[in-house]
Amino acid sequence: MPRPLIGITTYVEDSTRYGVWDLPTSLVPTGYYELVQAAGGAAVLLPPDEPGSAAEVLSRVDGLVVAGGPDLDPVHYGAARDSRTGAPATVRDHWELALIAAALDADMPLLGICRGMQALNVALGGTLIQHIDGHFETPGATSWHPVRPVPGTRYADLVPQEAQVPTYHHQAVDRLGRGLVVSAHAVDGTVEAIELPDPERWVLGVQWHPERDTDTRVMSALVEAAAVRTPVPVG
Ligand SMILES: NCCCC(=O)O
Repeated sequence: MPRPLIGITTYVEDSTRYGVWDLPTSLVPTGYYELVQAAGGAAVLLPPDEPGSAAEVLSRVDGLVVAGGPDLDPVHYGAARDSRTGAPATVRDHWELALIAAALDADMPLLGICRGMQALNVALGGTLIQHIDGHFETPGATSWHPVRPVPGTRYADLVPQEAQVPTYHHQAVDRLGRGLVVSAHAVDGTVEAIELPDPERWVLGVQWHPERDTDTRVMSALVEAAAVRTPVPVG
């Protein structure tokens, strides 16, 4: 049996230095695809494309990971821009919101990571808190803090006990999107995981960065769901 193919959205950078070059790039930290592979999947990157092609692109994969990255433009959740919100990443916003909508339409297993969790919430009509303190300490350095699972959720089934997670974010879920429930909190009450409670649909978002950890439980569950999924025709 071929391994389930997991599509991972990418960062988009105007300027990346590698070798003798300094060029625009679409990239992910290696931890993303290494975690997919450690969980038994094969990984493919999904750089920005025409939003209208999201369903067609997703028809080639078995599961979707929406990666971390910059702040979503508050226009997507009907808010005025806070001075602490980062510059818009318009191309990524449109592509990833389209991918999430297409994945939900197709009942495709979906894991949102950090920005990806926030995008999942916004795609379903939710809103974000545009700035919180305490979830990163030093620019460029991952922090760790505990998260507490909400009993009865998919996440709690996977990780029943409080766990230390790698974190780096300054925004958070505020009003939940349609159908979502909270499946983990930080000690300060920040929403740390969200999911659709439908047992037939594997849709989970985590505010932390599992690709910077050795714990494969969440990604393994995504890959397992992708392995048993019956594709829904797109179009
Ligand atoms: N808002 C983008 C994801 C990371 C953060 O909240 O800082």
